[in-house]
Amino acid sequence: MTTLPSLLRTAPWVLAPGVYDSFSSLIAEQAGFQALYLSGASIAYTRLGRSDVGLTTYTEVEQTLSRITDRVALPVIVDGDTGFGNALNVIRTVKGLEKAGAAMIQLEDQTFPKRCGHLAGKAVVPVAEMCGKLKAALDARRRSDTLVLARTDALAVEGLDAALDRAEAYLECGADVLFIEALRTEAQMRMACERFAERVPLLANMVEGGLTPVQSADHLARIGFKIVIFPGGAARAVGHALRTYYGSLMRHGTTANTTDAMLDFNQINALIGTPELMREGSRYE
Ligand SMILES: C[C@](O)(C(=O)O)[C@H](CC(=O)O)C(=O)O
Repeated sequence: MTTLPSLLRTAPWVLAPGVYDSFSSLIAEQAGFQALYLSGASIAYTRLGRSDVGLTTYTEVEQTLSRITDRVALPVIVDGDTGFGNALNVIRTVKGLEKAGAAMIQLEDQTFPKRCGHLAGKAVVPVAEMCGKLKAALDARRRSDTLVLARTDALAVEGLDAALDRAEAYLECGADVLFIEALRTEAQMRMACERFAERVPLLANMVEGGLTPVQSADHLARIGFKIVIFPGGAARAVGHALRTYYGSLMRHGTTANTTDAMLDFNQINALIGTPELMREGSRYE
């Protein structure tokens, strides 16, 4: 497996699709992606049937990650939200997520409980408090190749200049990657890249229907972003597919006319590795 630091050194950009369980991660791996983004929003949508407003717990994220890293070998960027509390919570979060196989842990400067960066009504903690949390995160890592991603949500609360200054402060604390959330225009995206791209990898967050214009990974890389995530897209695509599937089954009482849009029994077994599992079992019979 290529580690995230070596991918960041060698790849022109890293495109990481959002995943929320082992199944979505296996499908993304088989599609050819080199890294995954475990999205807090997608965990909330799919596991809780709830909004991304800080209801998901550390334990739910850690368990989801453990199941993913049990099945795929790709580096996983993990959404650690606010670290689920203060610096002490951050230490537990970073240690636990690293042990569960995180390649990079994302921490943001919202107050707890947080909310999706593209929802109104956010609040941020003071810069000094976030710096304390980032330092705690950096000290808590056991592996030298585990990265810490600092996200600021300040743009919506304090404006672009303040958000960029916060990012600067987080970089000074030692953050490995920066994420300036909910940039609203391409001009703002370019300003962020002009200030940071030569010094640190920057992450672009593509939320379909969100506040940032959605652009392709190669375009974003030309602007200066190094990592591009589409965090909630898989959950939205699955939602659309399930709505069509359930609607059709309800109407027709059969799946006969939806089979073209489904994996059949053998296809799903191939996807999840049933033949390999059976072979493994037979070694002990
Ligand atoms: C990146 C994000 O934190 C996530 O949970 O995946 C969300 C994405 C989303 O709501 O689709 C975000 O706050 O941007």
